[in-house]
Amino acid sequence: MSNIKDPTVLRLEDLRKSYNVGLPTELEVLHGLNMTLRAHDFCALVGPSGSGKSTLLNLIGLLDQPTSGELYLLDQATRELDDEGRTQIRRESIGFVFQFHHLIEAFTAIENVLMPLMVRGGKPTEEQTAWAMHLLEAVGLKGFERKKPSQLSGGQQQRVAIARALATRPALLLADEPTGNLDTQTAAHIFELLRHFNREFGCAVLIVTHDPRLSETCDRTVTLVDGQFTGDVRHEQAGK
Ligand SMILES: Nc1ncnc2c1ncn2[C@@H]1O[C@H](COP(=O)(O)OP(=O)(O)OP(=O)(O)O)[C@@H](O)[C@H]1O
Repeated sequence: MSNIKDPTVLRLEDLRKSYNVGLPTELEVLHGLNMTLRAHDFCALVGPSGSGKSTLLNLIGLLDQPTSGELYLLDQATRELDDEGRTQIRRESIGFVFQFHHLIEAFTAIENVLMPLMVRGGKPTEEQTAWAMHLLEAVGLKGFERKKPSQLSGGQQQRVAIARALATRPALLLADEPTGNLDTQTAAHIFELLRHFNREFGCAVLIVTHDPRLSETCDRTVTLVDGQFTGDVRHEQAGK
């Protein structure tokens, strides 16, 4: 059930995914998942290699479709939506951060951040530019707005990617190994930033990570093994 202060952002209901791999029967890799994520959740998704984490993230990000079950984003059922409907929800409500940030090299940092706001073309408005500047400042990159990605360190590039993911003020931020190629200190800093936005904007965060130290800094850890949830633990954080 949703409540006003901490609304439900995501709900999975008996979600299943099968792949056709040329066998007589399809290969089911997600076996009827149920889960709720609320606006203030800062949640790690962990599990062994091949357990289905990326498959699940792709379904939640509306990049792929479940075989059965239902996936609600902000109380909207998504399974019956057509491509256009899914794309619209994805653009308006979901931000993505990946291990490899896919910044556009021809664009400056601020142009990369503005990109999700510009998908329908046109010049950015003053308000959009001010918001992009604010986000870059919030991730500690004031003064770097005009730099190209290749002029930035790996950690700085990932911070641009986080600012870009937040540009549309998404209700849900999905991060797939966002710190996988960063050193421990930079990784911890990126996690702090994600948490900051989770608290400041009530943007639900779901992070796939293999790093147990990082998952323990999340408020909640959900474990996926062989396509089934085997754990859902809340951690008490010092200073919360
Ligand atoms: N397109 C596909 N076609 C067939 N099988 C697939 C496809 N994508 C994934 N799988 C299978 O689904 C299972 C789950 O894969 P998935 O990539 O979701 O796991 P993961 O937990 O993200 O792994 P890792 O931590 O190694 O990234 C694996 O057995 C994989 O081989």
